[in-house]
Amino acid sequence: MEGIAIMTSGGDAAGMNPAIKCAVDYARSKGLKPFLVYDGLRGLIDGKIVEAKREDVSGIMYRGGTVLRSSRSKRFFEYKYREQAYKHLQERNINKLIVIGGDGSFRALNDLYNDFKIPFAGIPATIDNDIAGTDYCLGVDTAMNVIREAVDSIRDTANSFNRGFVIETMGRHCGYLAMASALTSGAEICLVPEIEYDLDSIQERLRVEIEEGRNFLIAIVAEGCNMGDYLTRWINETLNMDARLTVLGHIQRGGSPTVRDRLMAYKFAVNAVDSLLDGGTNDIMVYKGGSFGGIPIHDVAGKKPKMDQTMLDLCTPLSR
Ligand SMILES: Nc1ncnc2c1ncn2[C@@H]1O[C@H](COP(=O)(O)OP(=O)(O)O)[C@@H](O)[C@H]1O
Ligand SMILES: O=P(O)(O)OC[C@H]1O[C@](O)(COP(=O)(O)O)[C@@H](O)[C@@H]1O
Repeated sequence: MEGIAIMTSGGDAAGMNPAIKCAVDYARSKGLKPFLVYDGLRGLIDGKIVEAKREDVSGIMYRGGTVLRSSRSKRFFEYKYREQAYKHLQERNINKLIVIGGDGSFRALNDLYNDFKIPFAGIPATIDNDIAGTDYCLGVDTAMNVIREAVDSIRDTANSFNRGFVIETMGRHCGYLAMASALTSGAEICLVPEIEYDLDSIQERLRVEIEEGRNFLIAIVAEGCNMGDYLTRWINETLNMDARLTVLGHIQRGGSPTVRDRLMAYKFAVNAVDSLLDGGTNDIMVYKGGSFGGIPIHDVAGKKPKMDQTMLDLCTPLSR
């Protein structure tokens, strides 16, 4: 029976476990023999690859992170280690791979494909939502709900205590989480790498509001702007409002996947298995304009994701 291996790689994200479970169950229903790679690329090199048993993937649907664990691996950049990974796959008659991860992981598997012609399908999973060609990456909805809950709680204190709160979200160089959270939590300020901000005009806008009685404010900043500390001091000194900074950090990556992430995981996983069965060699699964499909890795790797223009337009006034 032909083997297919499923692995997670790069930063963990909610929705990885449902994707693993669905990929295993669906691959088996299609006559493939599913294997699990533990510890991401590191495990692929070190041969931590075992045939999937039913109990390995039962009861994992509600869990955040990845039961297969993940890693970032410098060794995988070297041919000799990719060759080692290839040998482990060959020994087990595995000639298809599904990788659940981000742009870096897709490129890594594409290197393996170029070297040894092991076809793979990529499932986008990163809370950053920064993968080109897809409107959605697994983990985003769960992260946004974690942020929503945190901002709602912080707003209680801000409101009760006449304070300004700066909340820094993750996202590496991408402002998606910050923008979507600012819009859905009614923040007064939003700073992201994609929008040029103007502190003077923010000052003027909020000065009027403060004169009219505003006694608290919420600012959401993307980590990619590196503005958390500065903006907090700025609110203290320029707006004369006591201010605090909350860096949400890794709580955004964890938590039980939301219903949306579970459903999206199922759709991505089914598409990934089907893509490989249809002869796909190095395609990335995407969700675009409401439909699922696969696109060549060359349209994804190293490409800049396109931001939703409506979201940019709605957030621009919060940066001025
Ligand atoms: N340009 C690249 N070419 C080949 N392999 C890469 C490349 N970038 C990253 N990788 C491999 O993929 C791993 C995961 O990438 P990383 O960017 O950390 O996570 P993600 O998959 O979430 O983008 C890295 O540790 C590295 O081994
Ligand atoms: O966990 P680490 O290594 O500190 O990395 C933090 C980074 O990982 C992320 O949480 C997720 O990024 P990836 O999914 O691309 O790995 C970023 O938002 C953040 O900048």
